[in-house]
Amino acid sequence: MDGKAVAARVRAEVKAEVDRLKLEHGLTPGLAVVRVGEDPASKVYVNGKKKAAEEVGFRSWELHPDEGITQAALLELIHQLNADPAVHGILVQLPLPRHIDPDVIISAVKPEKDVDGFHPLNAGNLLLGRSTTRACTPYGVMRLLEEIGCDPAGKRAVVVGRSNIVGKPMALMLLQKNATVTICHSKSDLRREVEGADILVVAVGVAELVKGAWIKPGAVVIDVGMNRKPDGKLVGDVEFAASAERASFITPVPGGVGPMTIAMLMRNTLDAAVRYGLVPVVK
Ligand SMILES: Nc1nc(=O)c2c([nH]1)NC[C@@H]1CN(c3ccc(C(=O)N[C@@H](CCC(=O)O)C(=O)O)cc3)C=[N+]21
Repeated sequence: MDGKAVAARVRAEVKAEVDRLKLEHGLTPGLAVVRVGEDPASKVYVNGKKKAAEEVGFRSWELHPDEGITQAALLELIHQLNADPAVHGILVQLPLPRHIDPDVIISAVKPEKDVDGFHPLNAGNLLLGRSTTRACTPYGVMRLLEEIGCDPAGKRAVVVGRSNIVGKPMALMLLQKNATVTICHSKSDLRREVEGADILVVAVGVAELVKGAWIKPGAVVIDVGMNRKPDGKLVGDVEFAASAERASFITPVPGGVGPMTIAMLMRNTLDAAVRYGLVPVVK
């Protein structure tokens, strides 16, 4: 499954809508990315987001306070972005330095501008099955499933990993599409659960944790993992070659879910601009 190609298509769709928004409404969506300190991986990801934002025609800002910024000062920065009418989307790149509580920061972002879908209000709305801003990575996975014509209804979907940013929202989105969903974690009998999966999503962060021999023949395998090997090579959470022999579809790392995450961030920012940026003029 070529995540890069699908991501390019999503960005092209967003760009077409941005062009129309500018022409018909004079509105340019704006995305502010906050990157605290000098984490090298964060720098790579944020650059990818900035590049995509430019490509689709957004205004974008990168704010990078240094590692030592206090939680109070970071909150103040977020309040400023919340109040800025040119900013429709705010993303605070994780992880944050240890002296800052990410829950406090995520909760401070105005839910309407939370294009990560991490704010408790947006996460709660997903739980309740209401329309909401969806976390970019699982949202991108749902788009990939659509692209290959995979309808989760009635299928056994197994999600490995229960993080708030991938595993839990992933399970909820699959449930909403009527899959029978199992969530696995460190106490699960992983092989047994994986062997039953028609749709398998793995988001743990352990290189090649899931073995090719466990994959059900014909399964759709989505690998959210990104692990840097000592030799510098990037590998997923799934043994790729051996799994590819059994799966009907499988996402590579890199070039699978990663580019989709960024593309769905563009989608979420556009949607935020349309919903809250197009303020009708009351006469
Ligand atoms: N508030 C917040 N929102 C995020 O969405 C967020 C975050 N914090 N913190 C870190 C993770 C990670 N993440 C990635 C996005 C794209 C790729 C990506 O495009 N990866 C390329 C490879 C890039 C490389 O070569 O290193 C690929 O898979 O093909 C990877 C990882 C977003 N995250």
